[in-house]
Amino acid sequence: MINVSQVTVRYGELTAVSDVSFTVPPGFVLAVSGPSGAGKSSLLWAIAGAVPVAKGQVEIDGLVITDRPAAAAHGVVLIPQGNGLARVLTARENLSLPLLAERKPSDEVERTIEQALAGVGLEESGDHLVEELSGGEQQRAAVARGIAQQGRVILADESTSELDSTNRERVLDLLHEEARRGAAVVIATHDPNVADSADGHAVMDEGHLSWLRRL
Ligand SMILES: Nc1ncnc2c1ncn2[C@@H]1O[C@H](COP(=O)(O)OP(=O)(O)OP(=O)(O)O)[C@@H](O)[C@H]1O
Repeated sequence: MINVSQVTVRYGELTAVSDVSFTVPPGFVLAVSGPSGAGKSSLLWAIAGAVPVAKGQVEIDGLVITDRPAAAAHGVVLIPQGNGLARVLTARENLSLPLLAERKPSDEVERTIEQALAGVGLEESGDHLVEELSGGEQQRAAVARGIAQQGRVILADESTSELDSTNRERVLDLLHEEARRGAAVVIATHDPNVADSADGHAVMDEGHLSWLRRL
């Protein structure tokens, strides 16, 4: 369960997220749309513990999120805009890093990675360096890395923006599958089809959140 309570995020004088509150229970997908610069990424980063909140708090299953390492250890997975992959590592190596950090057995890690790569249609590309992959393939690799972590919270920031319609549907299905597994999922998106598929749809504008369709 994500519990965002009166959260404000500031960068110096700029208020990127202003007094935002909502909950996302396990099993639900919330889409957050809104114009460029409205504060969607900042909201996701705050939930992920990647930026400090100036006011309010984020709780995940009762744990108050204070920083990124604690959030990650608590199963908060961020699939960042711009993918966040290490370009000089292979796709498979990128997927393995967070899993090895969890000290999972290597055969289980391998199985999980192969499943995640296959899920996004990159089963043939696991040994390619990220910098050799196309933009859309990199985006799918980033989604595979997020899915492989089996988080209790999945935060997907524009994770379908560079995909053709087939791959967009595939990634969207995977994110919904994560919710069916029991994760609470938030997707920041400019794509109306992605927003329509979600259980709830909120819009951000100049840091303020309002509902088009409540969860
Ligand atoms: N690290 C930062 N330092 C200063 N200002 C920032 C920083 N990150 C974001 N901002 C500013 O905060 C505001 C919200 O940005 P944010 O990236 O959260 O918006 P967004 O809705 O995700 O936009 P987009 O749809 O373009 O990704 C913008 O005015 C942006 O310029």
